[in-house]
Amino acid sequence: MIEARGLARTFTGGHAAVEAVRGVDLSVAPGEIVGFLGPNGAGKTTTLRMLTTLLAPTAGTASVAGCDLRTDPAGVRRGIGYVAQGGGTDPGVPAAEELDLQARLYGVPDRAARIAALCARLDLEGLGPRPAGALSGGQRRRLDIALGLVHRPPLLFLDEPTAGLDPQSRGNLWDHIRGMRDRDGTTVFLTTHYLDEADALCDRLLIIDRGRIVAEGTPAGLKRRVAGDVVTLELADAAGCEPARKALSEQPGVREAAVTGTSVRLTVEDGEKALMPLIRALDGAGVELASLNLARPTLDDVFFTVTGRTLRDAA
Ligand SMILES: Nc1ncnc2c1ncn2[C@@H]1O[C@H](COP(=O)(O)OP(=O)(O)OP(=O)(O)O)[C@@H](O)[C@H]1O
Repeated sequence: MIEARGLARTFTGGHAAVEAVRGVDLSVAPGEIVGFLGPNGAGKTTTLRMLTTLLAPTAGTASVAGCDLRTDPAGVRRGIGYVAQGGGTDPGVPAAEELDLQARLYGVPDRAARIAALCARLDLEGLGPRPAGALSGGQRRRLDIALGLVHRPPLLFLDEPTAGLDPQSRGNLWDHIRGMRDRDGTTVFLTTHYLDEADALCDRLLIIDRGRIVAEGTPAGLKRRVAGDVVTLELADAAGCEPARKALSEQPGVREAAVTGTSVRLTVEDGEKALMPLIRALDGAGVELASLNLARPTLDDVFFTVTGRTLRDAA
């Protein structure tokens, strides 16, 4: 659905050129919900604006919804829906009018039926007469999404879809986004800087930092592959730390072992599988264990592993 190679954009015009996106390769398959995750200023919106034909790349090529970005931008626009950060509705215009105008713009043949179906899907029924400015934050986002979907695009781009929404409205919007994929097979490419959103909603993630993709995979796969599980063993006596570190670091699946105070912190491939052999190894080395903790990594740990910063520090 999306194939991009070496996509780049440098902004000139200020006193210094800004390399906002520095050669991004990405592939998105039909029916996927792909999250583009990164701190503020990482290059998410710039990439999205290039993929949606709103901004010309300074380098690279891309095929989006089956059309070439450079040679057939009109074809790309027909095949995609785009919901900008904060949406694009006029606060004074009734929701029904916005939807009707959008449907006319795209020449949708069965306008009334299409709008009714979308309103039913996105829980907007009965809200048509209300101006967008009189809708709740969640309702306005759902209206933005309905506007993006009026012409039945197979691919929908969402820029920070849940920014500024309360937790309940965010969860509700996630359900709607999943529903569009599950019922209609809509492919969704969204940007976010929320770790929980990336984790809960997306099938696959691309993590971008300073204009470059630094990691990609499923949320679970990334956490396992990039960060590993963390096992912390608290020892009864600091004297046991060094023999423990040596014995434990020789165990299969142990990637790193570090000592702080009376504890040994291990990064392991599969924490649950590793626990029993680790305890046996400690026993074998004659070291007494006081307590033990297994922690699954977060996407923030993944970001830290690949960039040396946390997402929050980087934002
Ligand atoms: N029109 C522009 N002119 C100059 N620099 C720009 C322009 N648009 C974006 N930039 C810069 O390019 C970089 C990437 O910006 P971009 O908006 O793509 O980041 P982002 O990851 O979407 O951030 P956010 O999460 O804050 O929306 C930033 O340093 C930004 O200041």
